[in-house]
Amino acid sequence: MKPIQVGLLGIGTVGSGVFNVLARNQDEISRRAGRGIEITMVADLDVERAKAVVGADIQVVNDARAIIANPDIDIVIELIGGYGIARALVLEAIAAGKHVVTANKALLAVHGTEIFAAASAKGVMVAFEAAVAGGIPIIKALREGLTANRIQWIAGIINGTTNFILSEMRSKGLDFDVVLREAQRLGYAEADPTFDIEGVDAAHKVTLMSAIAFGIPVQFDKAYVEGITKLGAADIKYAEQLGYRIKLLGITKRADKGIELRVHPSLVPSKRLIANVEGAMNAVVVQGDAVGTTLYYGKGAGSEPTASAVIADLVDIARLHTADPEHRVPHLAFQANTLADAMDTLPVLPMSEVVTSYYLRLRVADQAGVLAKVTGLLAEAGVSIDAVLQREADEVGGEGSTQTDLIILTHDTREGTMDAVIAQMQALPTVLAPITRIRKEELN
Ligand SMILES: NC(=O)c1ccc[n+]([C@@H]2O[C@H](COP(=O)([O-])OP(=O)(O)OC[C@H]3O[C@@H](n4cnc5c(N)ncnc54)[C@H](O)[C@@H]3O)[C@@H](O)[C@H]2O)c1
Ligand SMILES: N[C@@H](CCO)C(=O)O
Ligand code: NA
Repeated sequence: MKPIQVGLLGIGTVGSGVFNVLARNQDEISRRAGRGIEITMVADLDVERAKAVVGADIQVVNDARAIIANPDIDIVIELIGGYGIARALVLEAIAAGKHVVTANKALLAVHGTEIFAAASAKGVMVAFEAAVAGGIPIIKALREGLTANRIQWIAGIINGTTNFILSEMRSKGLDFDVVLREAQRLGYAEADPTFDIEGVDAAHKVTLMSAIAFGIPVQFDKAYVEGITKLGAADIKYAEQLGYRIKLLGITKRADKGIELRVHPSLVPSKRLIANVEGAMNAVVVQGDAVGTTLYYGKGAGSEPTASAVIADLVDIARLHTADPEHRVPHLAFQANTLADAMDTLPVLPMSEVVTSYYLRLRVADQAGVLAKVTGLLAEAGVSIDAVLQREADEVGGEGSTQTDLIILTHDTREGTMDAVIAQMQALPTVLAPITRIRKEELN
């Protein structure tokens, strides 16, 4: 069989990894795919840099549309990023009957419904293993390996930049800004690092996992998104004293009335494997009714780890390219005559309906009766307390301090109830600063 022809749009960090790994492991990859896989055209705005990567034998152009217009190209890999030109190019490639491989989680989380529908109508594949947790084959695990299961929940460390920042802050006591700059230097951070630190990148990824796990449309706009920029060194330290680590988790869960979809810093018991995932590494825990708890760990970013996932998608497509479109692996794991028929109508729940437990930190006046007032409000609202820790005033504000920190761990509570009781506690004259609230996930 003749080699399958691939056009590569954007040869930056990930694109050059794809080119290098494909060249290095060519024979083995071809044997696995059952046919050769050849990158025959590359497009990048920086033609000279692209030529320096691919050499003289491969055609390099600066106009990505020249690749889409080439009838010999079977698969287009989109590694430009963003929602703008990438969306237009992906839709044009689909319209031209080409399969698409992309690492662009932002694009799929926001425009996935449109893109998957266009691909289904045209009978082409859109594969995106690299978009979620980079090199970890989590899309395959959810879509294929766990397909017998009713998935109950997924919780993942799916942003390397923020995990790197939290790890370095905890273990080395380094400042947020210093560690962020290092993550950018190492190539983990997005072009716009606010996407990493504000939780948006993790929300893009968990939105995609949620769609695959529960068969719902991709609905990034319904995700609750909170990043790590408001976390203080004090909370990282107190969490540790209580037997927890703080991780930025992407969580999606099947609840009674719908699906939870949320990203926020979470306290995780230190003894859990996922609490010990350090640096830029990623990990995803999936709980299925038959298999129980499974854990996937590895590099979620970087040139070759991400390329590993892109090439796995190329191999899948090379194997399935000739199959009847209806018998290919479906984009979102659920199969029906049309994409819309395959989708479940379970709603994504508003954050106020989410039930979880909480870590609260209150900076209070160090005087009699404060603790009783605070716990009284919690009791009135029906919030059950798991543990209370009161710091010595001297330890918090220095010798002779009149302020102290009160740390409260609660049992499961509805978020809407917690919002109301936090507002009441905040209004107490003895509560001296904005209350810190971090959700707590036992993950068992
Ligand atoms: N870097 C990672 O570790 C990583 C991991 C997983 C997913 N991703 C995703 O992969 C994609 C690529 O990321 P990257 O880190 O390789 O980015 P990058 O900035 O290193 O590379 C993008 C390349 O696209 C080129 N480009 C920009 N506009 C273009 C256009 N109109 N036509 C042709 N080329 C154009 C740029 O010149 C650049 O070479 C993004 O969607 C990103 O979110 C990256
Ligand atoms: N910026 C992302 C890259 C991988 O998607 C991260 O830090 O994990
Ligand atoms: Na992946």
